[in-house]
Amino acid sequence: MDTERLLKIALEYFEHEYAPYVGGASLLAGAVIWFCATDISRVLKHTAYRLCYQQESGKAPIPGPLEDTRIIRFIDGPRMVTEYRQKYGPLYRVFCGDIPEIVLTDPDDIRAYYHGDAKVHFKIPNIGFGEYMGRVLGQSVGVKHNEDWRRLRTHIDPHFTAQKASELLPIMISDTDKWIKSLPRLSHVVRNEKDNKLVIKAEELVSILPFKMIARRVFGELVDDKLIDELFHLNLVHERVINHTFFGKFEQWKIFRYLPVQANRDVDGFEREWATLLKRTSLEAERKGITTTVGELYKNMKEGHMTFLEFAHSIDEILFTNMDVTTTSISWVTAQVAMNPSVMTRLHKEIDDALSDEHLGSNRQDRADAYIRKTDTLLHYCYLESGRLHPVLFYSFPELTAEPKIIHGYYIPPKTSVLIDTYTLNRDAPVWGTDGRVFRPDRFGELLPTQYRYSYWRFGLGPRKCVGINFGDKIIKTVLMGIMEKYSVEVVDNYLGEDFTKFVHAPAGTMVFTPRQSET
Ligand code: HEM
Repeated sequence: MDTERLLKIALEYFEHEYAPYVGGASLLAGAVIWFCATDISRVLKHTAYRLCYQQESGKAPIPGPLEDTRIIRFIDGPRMVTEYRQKYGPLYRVFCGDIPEIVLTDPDDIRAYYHGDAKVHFKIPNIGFGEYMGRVLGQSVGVKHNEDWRRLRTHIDPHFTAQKASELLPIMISDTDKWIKSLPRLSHVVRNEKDNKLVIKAEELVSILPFKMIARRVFGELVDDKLIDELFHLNLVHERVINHTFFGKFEQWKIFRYLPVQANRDVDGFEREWATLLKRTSLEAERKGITTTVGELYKNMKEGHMTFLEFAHSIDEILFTNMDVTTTSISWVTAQVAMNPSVMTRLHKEIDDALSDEHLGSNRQDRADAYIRKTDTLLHYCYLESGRLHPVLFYSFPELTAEPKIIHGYYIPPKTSVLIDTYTLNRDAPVWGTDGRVFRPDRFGELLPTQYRYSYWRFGLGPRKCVGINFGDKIIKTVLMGIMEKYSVEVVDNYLGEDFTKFVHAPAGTMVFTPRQSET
């Protein structure tokens, strides 16, 4: 009998005897590998955790759910935070993948958490979101800590000061005016021919406008329609990349990068094009003798103050990643003012008065400029109140304690990952009173910032705050003023839901813009 025939018989025998078990065996092996990779590690960490994190008195472990909150913290936030808070109390433990994290909801606990060591809190590599996040933003300023973080902020901060934001304000106002004029013609806006009413989905209200404003800061005089188109095209790829980063199940593992899948093609393609664009614009700025943020940071990079990846990831974070944050903030505040007609009526009047107030300036542009800068206006309070009720994340991104702490009676060892449940804090902290869940902007006229320092999370708490803090408020107030100057807004059926398709949640509903009397 030749070998070939022997092999055939052997295979037939194997197939006959064992085939029924092969599928089952592979399934079993798969399940074991999966279990080993995820659940066993989680159970072990949970056990270790229970042994280490004892309550000072009574030795009870910090309670918390076993489910993985890595993805649900973005898509199921309101259910998650409400249920956990009710079940486990004001301080509890969750998992991000297999990383245990402590969640704080109480202002006193948050004060204790920042006390003493806030300046040296650490960040977990890739803020706990694994390898894919590392490839996209792993070297950005927001993911660094201690000396590296301070070094990057030293170079980046001077480009985003209050002074720089004020300098850009006139352009923000004229960009907004142009956008308002173009609204009836935009592809996502439906215009009713008869009465000029515009129908717009809340989640789609603005897209390119804030993007353009930040691009102006980053690329300065290099900004033209061509560059904006190019950046906007890149942003479409970036949106997919960010979705994989936060919502991808397998993208967190190292091995994923070797798979021939779209998520990898997206991140590699983005990285290549982004690097090319950054180099090209930096060199163009240098050649033309134009001072731009991108050109200056590129110089810092060449002088050895940062690596190319730190430079590229940080500008990505500033321009692309924070775009959704800013656009959803604009959608929320517009929708919330629309849901509260009495607030809108007062806001209309305040805007009309300000724009005709000669004390604020000799022309509309100067008056608008002065009005937007004021922080004791209903406009400002609406911006604060909307951010209070809808902070961009349900859980803040984690920071690790540097020193051992006792918080809420629990011993928290150094390097514990800690989150803030922003949703609960911003609504239920005692300082907000019994109407903490209601949109009432005037509360900010009654309270001093020191009174809500640890009860309001918007641009981050502690020393580590958003780089764009001076820009975010001006962009939001400028666009809200622009809309309310020209339109009255309603939300169809008074229905305002939440759209969880992005890592920051946007309002879901349909808004109707009616031109105000003077505009008809
Ligand atoms: C309304 C708009 C915005 C909101 C609500 C917002 C909110 C935040 C929050 C909560 C953080 C995290 C702070 C932390 O780690 O605890 C952050 C970080 C950051 N934001 Fe913003 N942001 C906004 C707009 C912007 C804009 C327009 C820019 C660009 C100039 C920007 C750039 C950054 C950067 C670079 C970081 C990382 C800072 C660091 O960790 O050192 N943000 N932002």
